[in-house]
Amino acid sequence: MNLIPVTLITGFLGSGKTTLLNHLVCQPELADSLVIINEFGEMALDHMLVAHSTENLIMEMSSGCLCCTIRHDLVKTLRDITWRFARNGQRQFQRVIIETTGLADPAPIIHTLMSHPEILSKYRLDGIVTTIDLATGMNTLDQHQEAIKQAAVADALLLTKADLASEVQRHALLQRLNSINPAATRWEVTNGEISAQHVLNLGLFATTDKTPDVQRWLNEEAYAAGADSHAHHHNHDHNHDVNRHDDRIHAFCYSFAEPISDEVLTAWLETMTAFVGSNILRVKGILNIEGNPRPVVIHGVQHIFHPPVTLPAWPSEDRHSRLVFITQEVGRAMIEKTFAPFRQIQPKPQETIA
Ligand SMILES: Nc1nc2c(ncn2[C@@H]2O[C@H](COP(=O)(O)OP(=O)(O)OP(=O)(O)O)[C@@H](O)[C@H]2O)c(=O)[nH]1
Repeated sequence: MNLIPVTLITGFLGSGKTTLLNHLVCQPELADSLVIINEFGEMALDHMLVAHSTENLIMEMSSGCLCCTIRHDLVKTLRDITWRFARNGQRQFQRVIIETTGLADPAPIIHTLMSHPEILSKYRLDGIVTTIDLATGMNTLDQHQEAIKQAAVADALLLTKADLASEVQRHALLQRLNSINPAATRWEVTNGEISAQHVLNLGLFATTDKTPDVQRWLNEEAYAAGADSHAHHHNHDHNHDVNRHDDRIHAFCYSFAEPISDEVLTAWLETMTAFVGSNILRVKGILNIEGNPRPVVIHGVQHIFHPPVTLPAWPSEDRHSRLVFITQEVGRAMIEKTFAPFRQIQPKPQETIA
């Protein structure tokens, strides 16, 4: 069954989401998208500012913020649009774009998209796109934890308003994003101008007829070899302000050689999520499961994991299990600790940490 791809566009207040959306929906690749705009407050205006080529494919949800009060509305909306936006029994759209409010914490929204049975039966999360204002982004990250989360969960980071930023501001923000989310692809965007193809098909199962591009999806090379980017940030950024909120953000790759059994995987994930689940912003991984010649991929946000999926083949000769983590306050050592009791019952406890 063809699941409808959903793209989540997030980014702090005024960072350029609506400007971006306006450019995106004019492009042929997105002409058949249904756009859901979540606005907050009395004056819901954004939906009037988006000039979609097919005007009736825009809807607003403005009775609250998607990440708090109206998560159930999101489920209901996604359930209902397939018949509300249908003509002669034919669905009028092929994909969905959701623009969140600037203050939204993206984690609960991603949760809902990844875990609600009614959503999973019809939709797949195709990617998370986050806009960050190059001129004011640094200050925003200092002040707002939501902005850090928005940057941390992104598959693609769109750096907006380059025309308003100095080279110093630009450089500092890029450095900072290295520590928050080293693996996301980055594009500089002025006045929302970006090709739709850069923000589409960002997920693992972008096209069902092709072998999934695990290398691109995991992008483990971006997580500095052997380092937790949190520590990296501390060691090398001498102008670093210790009070910044993202001192608590860690991005690292955890890797081990020995195959693990299905049971151990389940038990470990349960333990890990019970202890540190709410601090895991995002985890993705490819795993070597005992007795299975093919790799299994998992990904999750906080304590919700997608059901593991077996891929047709390993992407390379490397048979290590590799997991990339973006967490809040949880470093590699803590993740290792949650795994330690299970490793003792593994046949060959020899570890290599990437
Ligand atoms: N100079 C400049 N202005 C931009 C750029 N991108 C967006 N803007 C302006 O920034 C302002 C905010 O942009 P929006 O697209 O409304 O931002 P938003 O993220 O949707 O804002 P909220 O809905 O408040 O969260 C608008 O006045 C845009 O015209 C850019 O690249 N350069």
